[in-house]
Amino acid sequence: MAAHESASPAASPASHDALARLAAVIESRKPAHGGEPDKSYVARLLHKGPDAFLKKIGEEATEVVMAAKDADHGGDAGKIVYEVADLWFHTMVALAHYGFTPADVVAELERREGTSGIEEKALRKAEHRAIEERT
Ligand SMILES: N=c1c2ncn([C@@H]3O[C@H](COP(=O)(O)OP(=O)(O)OP(=O)(O)O)[C@@H](O)[C@H]3O)c2ncn1[C@@H]1O[C@H](COP(=O)(O)O)[C@@H](O)[C@H]1O
Repeated sequence: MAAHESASPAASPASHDALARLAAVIESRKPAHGGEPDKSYVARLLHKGPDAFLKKIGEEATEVVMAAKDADHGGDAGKIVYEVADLWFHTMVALAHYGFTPADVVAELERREGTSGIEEKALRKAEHRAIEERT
């Protein structure tokens, strides 16, 4: 059985703690904190630098899309969760490199809470129009 086919329980309400714990582990793998590239995958990615983990983000995002398309055609929908976990993990490595944590992303999502995407886009277009009219 592939890892993504294992029957895992739904995440608990406190599962965001897992993101905080993972962020702390990723932080501890930074070269400045003694991360060892020969022993740790995260340390290896951070040691290689942005090109390495940004490439992985691109690959994992594509794998999410492929898993979803497979599910649309009768494939195992559970694979989507497995691939999104890979994507989140690699984006967390990137966040750490650039000095951010999952809490920063959650804060941004909270800032957007209650603002419709359609409304936000209309506001943005109106702002662009106002700037263009002034220049
Ligand atoms: N969550 C993860 C995690 N998710 C995915 N991966 C690794 O990310 C890689 C994903 O790449 P692919 O699926 O493309 O597999 P691959 O073909 O082997 O990858 P590449 O050869 O392209 O690197 C695999 O090596 C996975 O093992 C992860 N590695 C680590 N973590 C977490 O990070 C912690 C620290 O890990 P280390 O730094 O390795 O100790 C671990 O305890 C985990 O909690």
